[in-house]
Amino acid sequence: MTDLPYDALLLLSFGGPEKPDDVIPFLENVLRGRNVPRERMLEVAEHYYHFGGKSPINDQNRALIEALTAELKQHEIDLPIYWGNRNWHPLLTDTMQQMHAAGVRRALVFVTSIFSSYSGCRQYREDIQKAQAELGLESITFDKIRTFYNHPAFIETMADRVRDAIDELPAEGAEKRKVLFTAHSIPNAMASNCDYEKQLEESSRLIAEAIGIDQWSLVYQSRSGPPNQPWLEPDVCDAIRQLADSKSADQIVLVPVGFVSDHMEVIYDLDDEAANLSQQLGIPLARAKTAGTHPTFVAMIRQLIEERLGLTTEKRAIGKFGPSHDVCPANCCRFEPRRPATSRPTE
Ligand SMILES: C=CC1=C(C)c2cc3[nH]c(cc4nc(cc5[nH]c(cc1n2)c(C)c5CCC(=O)O)C(CCC(=O)O)=C4C)c(C)c3C=C
Ligand SMILES: [Fe+2]
Ligand SMILES: [Fe+2]
Repeated sequence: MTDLPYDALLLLSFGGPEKPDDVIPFLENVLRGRNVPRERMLEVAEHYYHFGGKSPINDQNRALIEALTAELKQHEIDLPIYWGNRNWHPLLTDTMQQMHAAGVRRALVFVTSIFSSYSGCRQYREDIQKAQAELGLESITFDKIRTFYNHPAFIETMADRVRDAIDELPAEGAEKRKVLFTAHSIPNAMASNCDYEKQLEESSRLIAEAIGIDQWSLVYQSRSGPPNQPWLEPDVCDAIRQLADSKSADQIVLVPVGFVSDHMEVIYDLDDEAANLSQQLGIPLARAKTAGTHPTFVAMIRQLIEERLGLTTEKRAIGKFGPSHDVCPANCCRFEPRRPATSRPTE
């Protein structure tokens, strides 16, 4: 295919350690300039050591690229895929240099964050601008693909994942089954400047509607801030305790709607901590998989690419809000934390 408005796709992700020696430098990259106590960083480091110091996220991104390469080929879309991360190798700056060397002029960017927040939207755009400035590559165009929290193929993917999780649970207790949709907690001060909660509520509602359930709620996980700083609540473990105390659930389904793949925050915080708690409390629990490489999800990414290539005029979205913007407005996902008078920025 010729004359496409873009000549490459960049998969932009978070990154994760590949071996034990990577863990602390990786976490220092994640938390640079953020108001997170050192003890919390060391606690999270233990989660990674527990799994041999290797995060599953890099292999999951490799699998997604493989699946998407096949999907694009099948649809005769000739777009090479590059992969760069914010916090660990392959780092965005190195990938950008490769793209430059290969003659890339206009790249589409698929970010592995579903919901709009500073960390999941604006910070990735800043990462691109910083890398471009550092390398003197401002002449290359990088255009981020729109947010897809209400894309019907994302909702269908997650509904399928939830059905599979429900199938793991016994029939007994199904009348009092509670579905908890979970997402990364963020500081309230960050949440107040973006549509993170609104989009999460809408995705959860649409997934629940697709599978015909009404006993669900949205909870948060993986909080990292100091205790005196308000972050989004309720925490998933507090929600499970509350369900046990009030005897209002005979079984629980956890749905990590906020994450694209089953990375460390999912396999530790949910499959280890939350699952152990639920077992102690005597409530059967199943955890739905994330979208990962579900064929419907991979097809959705291809459809989002087709939109931006001008191969379709259809912009699919369901629910109360239309398709998200292609180009973020100036104020999109701003986060300017209050700064202590005498020190460098925190949070
Ligand atoms: C101020 C906000 C955040 C802090 C502090 C924070 C710390 C932190 N996060 C991870 C690991 C991951 N975070 C991921 C995504 C993510 N993180 C935040 C916010 C903070 N994280 C947001 C809003 C998001 C977006 C949601 C999402 O994209 O999933 C991810 C997943 C990234 C992906 O590409 O899938 C990971 C992994 C650590 C280890 C950490 C510090 C202790
Ligand atoms: Fe995070
Ligand atoms: Fe945004």
